[in-house]
Amino acid sequence: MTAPVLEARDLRVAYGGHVALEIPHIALAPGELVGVVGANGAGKSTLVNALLGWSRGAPSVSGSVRLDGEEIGAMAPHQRVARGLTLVPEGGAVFMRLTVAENLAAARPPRSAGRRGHDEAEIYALFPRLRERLDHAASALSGGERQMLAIARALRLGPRALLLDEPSIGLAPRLVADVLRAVRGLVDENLSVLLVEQNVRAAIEVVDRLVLLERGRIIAQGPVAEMRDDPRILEAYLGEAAA
Ligand SMILES: Nc1ncnc2c1ncn2[C@@H]1O[C@H](COP(=O)(O)OP(=O)(O)OP(=O)(O)O)[C@@H](O)[C@H]1O
Repeated sequence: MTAPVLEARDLRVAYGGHVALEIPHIALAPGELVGVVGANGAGKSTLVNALLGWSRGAPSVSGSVRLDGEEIGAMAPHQRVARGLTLVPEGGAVFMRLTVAENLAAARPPRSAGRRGHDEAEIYALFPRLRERLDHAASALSGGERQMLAIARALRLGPRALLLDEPSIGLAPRLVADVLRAVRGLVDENLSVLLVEQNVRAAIEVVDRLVLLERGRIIAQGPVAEMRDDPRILEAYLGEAAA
């Protein structure tokens, strides 16, 4: 088996007595797209945030996180980013007052040998809309365009593994498909992506593997072909319909 790009063991996040996340093992292989699904409050954001070493509030966090075999679990978020782990948080991370071009310029390509960030031509090939809106402030973009900009900024950093927290939130269905198809294209070029999605239906169309979280624990996981008819996944669909 190929060595994972990203691997976490005994990952635990607790807010006082409340354990928000307890995951014995999760791994991401090179060129793999893993979807993390689950209801509101299941711990999806807590998981990707903990992998990056970031958290809302002040929980106690423990566990091992390895990136390309190197232990990064005790590092600060910016050190993990410098090593090639990048998070696009829920709602995207862009500078609202800066233009698209300025936002892209502010994301500096990696300095380390062996990794290179997407250049402008590659970004515009992936998201042609961004080229048309280079001089627009990020605040004037649509939700979908802003999400594309956030992903483009992350790609400038030349990630080894990309964590995406609900990129489809608030987007029209056609845009959800556009964004997720672009993510799939990146994975097909060998990027490794952990995709948090509440939109199970859309996630199933693009991921290789699904991980189902409930109350901070993995209750099911496997290749998407095996998981798509799992009653627990169907239940997650229904939860989504009710949300
Ligand atoms: N700052 C905090 N203080 C206390 N509890 C928190 C804090 N942040 C998150 N939690 C708890 O951790 C659990 C997981 O929350 P998390 O945001 O990871 O869920 P999620 O699956 O991403 O949900 P959503 O789909 O609604 O974004 C929840 O029970 C939540 O109440």
